[in-house]
Amino acid sequence: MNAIDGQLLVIFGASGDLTERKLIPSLMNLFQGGHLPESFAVLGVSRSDMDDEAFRKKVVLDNPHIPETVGNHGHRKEFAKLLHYYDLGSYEEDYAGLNERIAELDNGIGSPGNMIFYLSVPPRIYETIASRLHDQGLSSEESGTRRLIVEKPFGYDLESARSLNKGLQRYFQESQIYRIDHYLGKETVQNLLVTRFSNSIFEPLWNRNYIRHVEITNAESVGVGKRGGYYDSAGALRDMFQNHLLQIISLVVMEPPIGPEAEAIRNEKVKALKSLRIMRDPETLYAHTIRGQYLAGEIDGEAVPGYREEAGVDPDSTTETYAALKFYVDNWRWAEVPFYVRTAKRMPTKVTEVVIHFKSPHHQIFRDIGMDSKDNKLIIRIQPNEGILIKFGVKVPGQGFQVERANLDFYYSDLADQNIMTAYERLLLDAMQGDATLYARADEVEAAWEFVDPILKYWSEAGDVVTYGYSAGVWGPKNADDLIEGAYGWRNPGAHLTDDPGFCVIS
Ligand SMILES: NC(=O)C1=CN([C@@H]2O[C@H](COP(=O)(O)OP(=O)(O)OC[C@H]3O[C@@H](n4cnc5c(N)ncnc54)[C@H](OP(=O)(O)O)[C@@H]3O)[C@@H](O)[C@H]2O)C=CC1
Ligand SMILES: O=C1O[C@H](COP(=O)(O)O)[C@@H](O)[C@H](O)[C@H]1O
Repeated sequence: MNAIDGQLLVIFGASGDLTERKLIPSLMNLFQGGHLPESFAVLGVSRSDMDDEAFRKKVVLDNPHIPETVGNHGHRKEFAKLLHYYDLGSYEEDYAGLNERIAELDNGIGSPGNMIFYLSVPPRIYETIASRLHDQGLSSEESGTRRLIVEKPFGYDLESARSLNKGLQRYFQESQIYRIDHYLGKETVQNLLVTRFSNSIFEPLWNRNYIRHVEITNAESVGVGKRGGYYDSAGALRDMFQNHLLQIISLVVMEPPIGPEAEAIRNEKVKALKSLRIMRDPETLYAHTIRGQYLAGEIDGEAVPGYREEAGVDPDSTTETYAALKFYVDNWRWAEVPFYVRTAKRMPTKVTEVVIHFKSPHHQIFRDIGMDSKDNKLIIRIQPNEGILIKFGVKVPGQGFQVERANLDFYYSDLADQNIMTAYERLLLDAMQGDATLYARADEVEAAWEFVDPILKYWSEAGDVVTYGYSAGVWGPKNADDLIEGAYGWRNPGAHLTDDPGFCVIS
């Protein structure tokens, strides 16, 4: 890895959950691994009344999200010294005072000038902060690099995403804007590119001639936790599908880029997103989209509350915590191959995987003796137990031709160097290096919203896609089983939903 130039990282929303749970622990890990630049400082900014010491205590020394195993006390104290805090009266005020503090810190670090502004605040103040930074000359790259990292959600719908893009681009160049999607920082998501484009055995089969359907599952066993207020106005489609899942889908669908550069990859991803068949007619929207909401239930033997009982959630809410879609990709490679994608909270377990289901052999030579071939599957496990599994048929030893399914597998944990960086570590490091490959470009985000927008509109306006209740701890509403036609069904990762006693219509 190239040495990274000195950096000042300014985090807006420093008193918040994301800073404490993800950003600072990731920086601590990078520090521990010797990955941070030699000249480095963090300035936390928010409206909470804290000084440097209180901030260091909150996010490093007393932070329960930094595992005991990371750094001894001395190490933590050393890292904490890199952190500073600025108490902003309001995000709307002019930033002259903040600018002075930034200049002071920037001069104090070895190679001054390079700054990253991380917006870890509610989205409605992204543009205000960008404009105030611009007013202070802090978006100008005359004396160093200036990058703006923007958290999700990026917009609430297509219109607001477009308007946010325009708003930010008024103050920062597109090349300075880094829209974070932490799934892109996951090693296994990036591995989709390598699996497809650095092997000659997969790509020739990666098309409609050999693939029957593609199935993607993103399941979480957690509920909405402390984010009920945000989630209730978002729902699963906005929270997970519009960003993380469409990013995964674009990597599965895309054509080979001409090289590994950010723009080459992003160009292909945009083309892929634009080739998704947008669902517009009510019949398709009705038949190909399913919404669910978790009810009280049990996960790992523990009773958990229903969604409507969570803090910050409207007790009559019909917001979906489960979404399943069927759709097509209108291009040469994927014509008429169905894609089935589901995402949900309060499932029996946490798992994200892509399953490529191959077609049966054209001619079944063992059928006459009552033995169908087993269909091949390629399973890309994004988390947990990251790895790749190929399912193929083998002959059962003995007389005749009995076929059994066998596995060829690879787990990341088998690699000698298992130290996989977390998504936020990887993304923070990339931003410091000016590598935007794993960040979403403006047109990518808009293309994703173009696909999602008509579904959200139909759900909110037509009223005939009801929200089904499913008990926490089952695999979603049972009618989702019928989305995948024929005998296939969802790849069954465990106990199934057919017997869910809670299944009901919520709205
Ligand atoms: N937490 C998470 O797991 C994830 C968060 N995100 C995104 O990251 C960003 C930060 O999230 P998170 O840390 O959870 O949010 P928090 O609600 O914890 O708030 C973050 C910061 O924003 C400031 N803030 C909160 N409410 C307001 C308000 N009404 N007006 C102005 N400032 C406010 C607070 O600072 P103060 O009031 O002290 O100024 C706080 O430091 C959001 O955009 C969120 O969508 C994305 C993915 C996951
Ligand atoms: O962005 C989000 O992602 C998390 C899931 O992330 P993972 O890395 O644990 O898979 C999700 O819980 C949250 O609702 C969503 O906002």
